[in-house]
Amino acid sequence: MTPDARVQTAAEILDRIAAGEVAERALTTWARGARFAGSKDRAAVRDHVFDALRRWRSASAAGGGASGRHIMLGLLRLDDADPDTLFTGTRHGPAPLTEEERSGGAGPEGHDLWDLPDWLCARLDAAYGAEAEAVATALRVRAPVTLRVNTLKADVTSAVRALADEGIETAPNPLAPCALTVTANARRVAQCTAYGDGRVELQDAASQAVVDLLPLAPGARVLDLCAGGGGKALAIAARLGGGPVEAWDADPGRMRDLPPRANRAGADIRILRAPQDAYDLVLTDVPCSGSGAWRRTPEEKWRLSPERLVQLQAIQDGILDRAADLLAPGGTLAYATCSILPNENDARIDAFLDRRPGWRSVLRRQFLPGPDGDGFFTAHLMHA
Ligand SMILES: C[S@@+](CC[C@H](N)C(=O)[O-])C[C@H]1O[C@@H](n2cnc3c(N)ncnc32)[C@H](O)[C@@H]1O
Repeated sequence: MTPDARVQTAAEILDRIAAGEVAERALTTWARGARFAGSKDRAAVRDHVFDALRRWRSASAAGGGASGRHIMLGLLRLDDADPDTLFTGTRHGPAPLTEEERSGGAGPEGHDLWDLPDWLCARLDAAYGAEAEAVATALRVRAPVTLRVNTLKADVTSAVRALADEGIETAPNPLAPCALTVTANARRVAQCTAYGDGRVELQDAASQAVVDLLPLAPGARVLDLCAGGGGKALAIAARLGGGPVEAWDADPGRMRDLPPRANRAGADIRILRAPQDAYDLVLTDVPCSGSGAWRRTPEEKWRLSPERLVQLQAIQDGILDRAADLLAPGGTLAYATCSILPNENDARIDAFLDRRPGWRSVLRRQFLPGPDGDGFFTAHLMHA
């Protein structure tokens, strides 16, 4: 595909997403019907679409409209590219710019540059004050690709060397000792040997840092109550020298990949039909807005509503209450979100402490999205 055809394709996919289709599905549907598109074309179209979703509001302002065509026009202007070199009217490319399009578009200014809906700009303002703009704009750029060295199978030095042998360059990540930021050839990771044999996992560095903060004595009985794909359960198992870690999820289908992942990693993860009790540590990595990771799922920032946030808060409260009853005396209840919204973080912990006299929080930490990792929040709760 020519560069202009990629832009036209991205514009059409953006129109489908604006009409309500999920981004991944819109991309897959296009790819299935586009036999002519090679892997580089698919990657380029995907990059256009995700860049546009991250900067939808500013691109719309710069492009002078909300259609996929306007958004792609605005994106090129934001990136100081000359739209006339791509809007040329070739067979598969976008039609040449009209006079109206050429003179349209302005700015972006003010909250347009935050690339969030107004209600979320207000929430961030209230939460972070002078830092709010930096938090919002951190979500406008691509997320780093980060690996966790699986200490059950390798040490950091040998993993770095094995990756470099396959052309994958990495740098140490300050958020976690086993975290490596991929600095070159990130697209090769999924096919490389070190990933295939479980020496490295893909995991955000702040997610790793959340696990590093957990109090894990040798032999601790641990439950991951919202195990999902098992990213944190596997990291816990590594800290415990292999496990065991008990895993449960309200949606067992979310744990489908966990047995093969655990096998590859050399970790003992025991999937439960029902959570038991008397755990030394229960991790609740609760469902949330995902706002700390919106660089990876940018359509979510436009789809989240205040009503959905309230629903999520109720789910988070319910999970905390359930987990509290599964602990052994002296055990720790660990709460985690990949959210930057206080309603899902400090406010949930404060509400829990209000509901449960005799409990105290012994740790709270907010990680903000940045070059090293996503936004995460974690808190540790104990019965006094
Ligand atoms: C943030 S994801 C977990 C990610 C996972 N811990 C990881 O590190 O890869 C949240 C998970 O909570 C699960 N969940 C939703 N409601 C739940 C509930 N009431 N109890 C337990 N898990 C729930 C979801 O199915 C989802 O898999």
